[in-house]
Amino acid sequence: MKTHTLGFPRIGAQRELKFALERHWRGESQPEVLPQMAQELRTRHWLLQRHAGLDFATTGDFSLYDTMLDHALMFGAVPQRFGFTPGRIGLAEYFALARGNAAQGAMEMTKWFDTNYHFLVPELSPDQDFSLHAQGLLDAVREVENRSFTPKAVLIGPLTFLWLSKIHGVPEGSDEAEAKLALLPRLLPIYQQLLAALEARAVAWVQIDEPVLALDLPPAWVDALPHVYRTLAPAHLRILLATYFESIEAHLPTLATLPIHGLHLDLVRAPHQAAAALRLWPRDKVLSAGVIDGRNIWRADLRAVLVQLKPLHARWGQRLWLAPSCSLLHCPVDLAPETRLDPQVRRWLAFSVQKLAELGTLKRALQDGEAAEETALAESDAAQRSRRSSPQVQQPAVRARVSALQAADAERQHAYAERRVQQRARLKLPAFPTTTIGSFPQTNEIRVARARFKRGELREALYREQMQEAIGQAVREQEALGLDVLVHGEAERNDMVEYFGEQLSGYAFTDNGWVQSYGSRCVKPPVLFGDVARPVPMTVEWTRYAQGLTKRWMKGMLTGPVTMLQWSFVRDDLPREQVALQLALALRDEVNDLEAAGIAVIQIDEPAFREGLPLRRADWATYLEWAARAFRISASGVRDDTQIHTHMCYSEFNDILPSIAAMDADVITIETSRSQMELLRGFGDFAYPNEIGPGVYDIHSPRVPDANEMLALLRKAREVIPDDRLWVNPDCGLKTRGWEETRGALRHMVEAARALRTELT
Ligand SMILES: Nc1nc2c(c(=O)[nH]1)N[C@@H](CNc1ccc(C(=O)N[C@@H](CCC(=O)N[C@@H](CCC(=O)N[C@@H](CCC(=O)O)C(=O)O)C(=O)O)C(=O)O)cc1)CN2
Ligand code: MET
Ligand SMILES: [Zn+2]
Repeated sequence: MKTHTLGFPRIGAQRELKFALERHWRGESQPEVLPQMAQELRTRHWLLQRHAGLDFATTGDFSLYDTMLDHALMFGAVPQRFGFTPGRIGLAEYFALARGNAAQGAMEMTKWFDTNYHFLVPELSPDQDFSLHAQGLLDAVREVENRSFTPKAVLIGPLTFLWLSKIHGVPEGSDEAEAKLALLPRLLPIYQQLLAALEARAVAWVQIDEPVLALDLPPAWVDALPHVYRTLAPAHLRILLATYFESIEAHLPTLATLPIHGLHLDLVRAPHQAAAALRLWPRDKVLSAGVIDGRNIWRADLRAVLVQLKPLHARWGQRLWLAPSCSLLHCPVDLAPETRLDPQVRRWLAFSVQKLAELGTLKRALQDGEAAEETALAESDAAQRSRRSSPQVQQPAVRARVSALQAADAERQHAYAERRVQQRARLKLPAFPTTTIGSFPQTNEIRVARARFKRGELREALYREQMQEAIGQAVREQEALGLDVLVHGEAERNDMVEYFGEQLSGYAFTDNGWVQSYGSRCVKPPVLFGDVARPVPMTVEWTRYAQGLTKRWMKGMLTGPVTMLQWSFVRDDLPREQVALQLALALRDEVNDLEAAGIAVIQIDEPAFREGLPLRRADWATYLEWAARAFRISASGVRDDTQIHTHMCYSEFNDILPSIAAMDADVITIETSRSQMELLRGFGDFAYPNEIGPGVYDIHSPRVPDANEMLALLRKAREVIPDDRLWVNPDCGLKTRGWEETRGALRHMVEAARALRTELT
């Protein structure tokens, strides 16, 4: 029996990679420092795997920015617009692709399945040439072998690589997916060469990831599956096909006939696959059972996992492998330094390092009998018991409140058409009102103040004064710019989700539980472990203070229930819908308190609404129904004349438009500028019934667009959105920008709105 991991987080327990990258980008380190740090991290992570008794050192899961980008480069698929030569990509070219340079915007980024990790989207063309440039991977294999570890190389599979790529220059009217699949005959020989090269290095096992098998693939892609793996079948090297995030049961009969030597299944997300595997997966091949949750931070219930594993062990014996459900990329590195966590909660958790140890316990218990691992199993039992019986986890009052929810709680008092009359009478906004999405630049001063306050080096009164100063500055800037609906700027927030998590009961937070979001950027998802309640108001004081500084309307700013859920590590002992309802009620109290404090406009952000969508279409309707309801519950406690906004970014909205409409926000602001308002397509023709603020400029770039550019976008928006329902705003919050570019861009935005007003008759 073997244990292994599909991948290990690469950012480093102390975010060493992040800091090394950012120093490199600022030109503050010698060129050799970053590669040295990378090598050190790889070695450290292999050592962790060895110390945990794993049988392989997973190789090829590390990246300086993103592994999809690395694969594109390994296959010679360098986006042509950069003018780089395949195979001649140094660090400068590599980061130009990932982050853009003076001449070219960065490669597009998008979410990896339903995770908060973003990958870079390969840009292919219908006549794409591929060529192999695998030195990086082969060097990593050598690094592993030099340390006498056994490498298991990991690759993104050809179907997944092509499916997640974009293809440019496909003739109008022809199918993009088809055009991508048509590249397979060009790509497969490259994979063959790569496998041959690994074989020549005496690599015994290659893990090929095909998570697309968890999606609803078009028939042509499903049909391609046997062909791909029959073509690849290497002579000596063994292939472990890795699937995760959902069931791939439907493909099992096909997979069983292919010349692959092992199959990895995600038995956390889709445990019922085990029964199908017992029927359909040959016993003379390897079954890798993904039984430790790679997407969450809970300590496993080892006794229950053993029950799950026994029939698999009986069938596959030594050919049963144990692994996390998916790569540990989505988990923080190590729980050990989290000494400030409530000791009880801490005992319920396992980060990547602890998850590797769990694999060892499971293996020994299966091989040598449970008695041999009694101490570890008893510890696991005790942790489960303590979690089940903790009064922090079960709050009867919260449960009762959710059970008592009525249909009316998810409905505003009147329909939008009526609310709108009252809101207009109260708010008296001009046509095409201008606003921003919430955050203003997080200056170094603000970050340092927050960090010092957190470390106890800055007294609360002084901290509050500094934040009030930041709010004051934001208000003065906005008044000078002539914006119509103001925001306080979110200076007091580290991250929108972490900030609210810290103030809700049922949540715990870590000091170092960082997870890579993209490149050097990380998030620290708070841990939602128990029933959620709001002990005291969270934003009212800051918002009231901000409103007191201006005669214009100050927009209250909250994170919605679905995004709170999606961007937290969520308990696995209660259905997500129930957790969302608890969050919704906590937020509803906050919304009501803001209204009572005189706040007339309240935004409830839901940027992760689309990301929460299940991978399989059959599961969409259920999710969308409860997600929209949770949002409405948070928003519906207010009077008709209080205006509710919501905001979404990074999303393809058009396929879920009816559900977005069902959220019934009075105003939605969305990210549209990079697609040149293309995303507005579906919102037109009254398909979206309420008010809309399509983003008129890209906030991810320091570039300041001129007023005419924004005016042109607004005119495009007017073609689909009636004049009396159109708002003017940027794509998203401005926290990652500097003040100078922010000022410049917003000045042009206000100019554009004013110009548009003169076009009204
Ligand atoms: N949760 C979440 N998910 C999301 C997004 C989001 O905003 N939130 N947006 C998208 C992803 N985009 C992102 C954009 C920016 C960052 C980002 O800037 N992250 C920061 C960390 C953010 C943070 O919480 N920072 C804290 C802590 C900063 C910090 O590490 N401070 C140092 C000390 C600093 C000092 O002493 O000066 C420390 O504690 O060690 C703060 O600002 O308060 C980073 O990686 O650098 C992350 C994701 C999708 N998913
Ligand atoms: N209110 C938030 C902000 O402006 C919304 C961000 S959506 C990722 O930063
Ligand atoms: Zn946003």
